[in-house]
Amino acid sequence: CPVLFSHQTFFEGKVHLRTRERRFGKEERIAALETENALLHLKLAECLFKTKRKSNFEAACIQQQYEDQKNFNKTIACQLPRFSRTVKLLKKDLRTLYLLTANFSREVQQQSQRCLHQILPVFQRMQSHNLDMQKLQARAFELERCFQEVTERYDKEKHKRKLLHNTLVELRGNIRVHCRIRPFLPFDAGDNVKSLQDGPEVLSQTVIHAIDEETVCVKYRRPGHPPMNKKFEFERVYRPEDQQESVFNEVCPLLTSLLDGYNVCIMAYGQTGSGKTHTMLGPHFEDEVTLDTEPQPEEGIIPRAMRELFRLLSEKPSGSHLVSVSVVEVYNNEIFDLLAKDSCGTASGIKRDVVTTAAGNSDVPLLKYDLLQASAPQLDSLTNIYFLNSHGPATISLSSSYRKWVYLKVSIPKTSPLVLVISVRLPKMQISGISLKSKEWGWRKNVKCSISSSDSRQALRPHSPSPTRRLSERTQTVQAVKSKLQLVDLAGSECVGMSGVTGAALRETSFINRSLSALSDVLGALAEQRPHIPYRNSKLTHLLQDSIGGDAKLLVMLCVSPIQKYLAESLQSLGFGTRARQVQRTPARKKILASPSK
Ligand SMILES: Nc1ncnc2c1ncn2[C@@H]1O[C@H](COP(=O)(O)OP(=O)(O)OP(=O)(O)O)[C@@H](O)[C@H]1O
Repeated sequence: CPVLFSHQTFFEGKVHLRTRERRFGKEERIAALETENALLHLKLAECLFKTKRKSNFEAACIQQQYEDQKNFNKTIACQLPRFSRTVKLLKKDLRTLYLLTANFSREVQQQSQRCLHQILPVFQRMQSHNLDMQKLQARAFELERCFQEVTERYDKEKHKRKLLHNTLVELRGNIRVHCRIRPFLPFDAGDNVKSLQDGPEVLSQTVIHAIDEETVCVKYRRPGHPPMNKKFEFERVYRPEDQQESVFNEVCPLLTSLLDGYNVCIMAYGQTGSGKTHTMLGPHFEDEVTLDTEPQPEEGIIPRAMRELFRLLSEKPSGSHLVSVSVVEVYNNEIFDLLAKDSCGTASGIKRDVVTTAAGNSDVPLLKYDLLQASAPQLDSLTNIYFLNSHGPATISLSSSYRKWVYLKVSIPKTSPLVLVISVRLPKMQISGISLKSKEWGWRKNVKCSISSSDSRQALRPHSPSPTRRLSERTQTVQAVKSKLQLVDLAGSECVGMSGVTGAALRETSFINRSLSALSDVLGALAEQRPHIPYRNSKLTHLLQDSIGGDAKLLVMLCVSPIQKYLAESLQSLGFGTRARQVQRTPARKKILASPSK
């Protein structure tokens, strides 16, 4: 058996090898496992550390909370008795409050019931008042309606009354006479000596009184006769205390007639010193006086009339009217143009003549007219008209603006009548497509015009060829309303014998008396409706012809002094006024009576 033995050895070697391999593998495995175990131990240690640290922190937190809670509990425990005491008190208060509230609500209920009992009747009363109020309101509406109706009826009646008034005025004639008694002035007391004739009467005694608005009473005594009362009736009588404004208010409607196309004349008649200039112009100013748009209390009829005229014209379309002025003096029965300048260019008053035109109107050829420019843009270019009355010391400066009337000095006495002629020209109708400018209008062909604007001068100059032709074309198509306002300050109406003047003054006074008596004759002829009216007996009446006859409106403003000293002159003036009042315009009356609408 050697083979067997070798086999056995071989196998044993193999087993031994295998065993050794397995032992090595086992050891390796053990080493790996141990390594892993060590690693796990490390991890475990780490986890344990972390866990411990965390639990420590949490424990600390819990401990802290615990401590806090303990402290809190301690505090609560300390405060608890106090709280419970407070709660007890609060409970007690609450009970009290509850009781109070209950009582209060009970009381409120009782009170409100009581109030309700009181309010209910008041409310019922209020309701009834409300009903009353509604009824009153309805009544007020009704009354308001009635008031409106009455107002409308009143306006209509007023209008009718105005028409009636105008009718009456027409019936009364176109001549009205007003009488103004001037106040007693300091200079009236100057001659306070006893009159030999009148015995105990003194010259400064007031003998003329206004009884009412239409009657003047003159108390006088003739030597050897008992005292007498003589009454004069006029359309209007002004008392000494009546102001300029109330005088103008009565005169003012004539301006409407002027714009309706009637010629108007306002003349002041009376003896020297009776207040003619005061009534027509105003008081005498030593210094220059500038009158504004507002009338001054002492302004007379002329400045007020100018202002009113331009106020009325301002209501019409601008440029639709032409207003011009001329100033004439009648001295020793001659006409003097006070606006015309002599060859040296100085204002002096140039002699003119008064003629009757083919149409039967009076005209003063070559009379200088100044255009009054009153529209707002023209106010800057004011043209002042200065004129000097060559036959008396009167000096008047007029501004051609309605805003400014400057009159410097009107020295007294004036020895001749002064006539301010204001001509107004208005279109009667507008022609469609043609705008009517004042400068496009025709003007009086036979009158030399002096107009401040060069355009207007060109347009109005009668002999300039082309505009005149154009103008005549216009005047054929446009019917213009042309009227004139003559404002006359007559000379003193005293009798020659009584005034005691001599020489040139006597001659002047006699001319004045003649012209005034010619005026009286004209009025007398008109009153008697004579076929021939002696206008041409005097230059004054000839000049005023258009404003005294026909349908022209004349207002005679009689000015009288109230005192005994001027009794004769005052009676003469009142007699003149009475004669003037008798003038009736029969054709006008017939026309009105025939008209069924009136
Ligand atoms: N109603 C009046 N109120 C106050 N003063 C008046 C009144 N009327 C006239 N006078 C004054 O009387 C004086 C004479 O008046 P005025 O010059 O107007 O008279 P006259 O009639 O115009 O006189 P003449 O004919 O000389 O011009 C003036 O000082 C004037 O101021």
